[in-house]
Amino acid sequence: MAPILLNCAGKEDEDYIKPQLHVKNPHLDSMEEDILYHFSLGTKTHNLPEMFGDVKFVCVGGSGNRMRAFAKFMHQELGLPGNTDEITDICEGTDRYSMYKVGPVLSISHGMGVPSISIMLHEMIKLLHHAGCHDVNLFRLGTSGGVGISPGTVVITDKAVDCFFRPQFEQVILGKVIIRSTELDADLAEELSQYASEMPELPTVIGKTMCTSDFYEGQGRLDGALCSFSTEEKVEYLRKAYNAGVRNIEMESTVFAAMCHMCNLKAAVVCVTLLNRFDGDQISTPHEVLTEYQQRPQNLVAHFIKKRLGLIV
Ligand SMILES: O=P(O)(O)O[C@H]1O[C@H](CO)[C@@H](O)[C@H]1O
Ligand SMILES: O=c1cc[nH]c(=O)[nH]1
Repeated sequence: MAPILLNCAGKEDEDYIKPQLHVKNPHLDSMEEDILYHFSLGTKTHNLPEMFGDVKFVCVGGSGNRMRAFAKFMHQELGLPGNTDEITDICEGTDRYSMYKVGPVLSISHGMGVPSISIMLHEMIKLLHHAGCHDVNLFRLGTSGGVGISPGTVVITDKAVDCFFRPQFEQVILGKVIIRSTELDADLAEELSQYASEMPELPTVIGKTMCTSDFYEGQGRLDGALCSFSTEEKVEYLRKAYNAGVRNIEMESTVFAAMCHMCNLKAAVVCVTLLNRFDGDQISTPHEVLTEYQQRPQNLVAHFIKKRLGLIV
């Protein structure tokens, strides 16, 4: 027998049988209007089902320019009609985030760090809910610092861990610390890894990704405005991280994994490494090389999307 799914108020609801996405907020049902303030969208001002109802893939990354480039790239990869110059920012009414839609792909920027991505995720998940989307896969396409691996390697995250290497995300709510699991979809990671093995130009590993709340001291860098530890202490911490299975460090994966997991969304984190942190802290790689590195997670996820859409076998 098919499982009976309940809506966010705990009631049985036919419409909830189809979508796997569950917002976990009983208050939403009684709101007359929902304003997605940071997207400059709303349930009364926009027809969200018409605008977004066909979305199947949501790709997010830190920078607006990267996510615009990804939207243009996907437009070409999917062979969609029209000129890529016509792809405009859906959130142009605000400069907080950028959002582009090409066919079933939504490409959104999230800024840097947990607070910035978490605001975006709240509004993006509600957007998918209001639009009645189902069977959606989410990807974070990011950059990161490598731990013991060569620059340019793509890391597919099997577990997002905090700076104590724990697979959890701590959220303070009403003065209490709430711990959420950072489980990611194992099948999605496995499928990505399978496709990566078909792309020899794409060095890829599966490993743990450590999420920190800071780029400098939080990631054990010696080159910030503040630093209270020695080179040896830095290396010891990175070695501990490596031994715990950490292969890269970035700043959003735990909350991304936790929120997607809570809302029953299948999600993956795919980040390229810009440097090997055992070799240094400064990102001195030439701009063109960095641009090519940033394209690597996009190539892998584009390949995944085309496979899923049956555009390649
Ligand atoms: O390249 P993005 O997606 O921004 O991700 C990484 O780069 C930023 C730091 O430079 C952090 O946001 C980190 O998570
Ligand atoms: O070292 C790095 C590089 C990119 N992003 C990070 O968070 N850390």
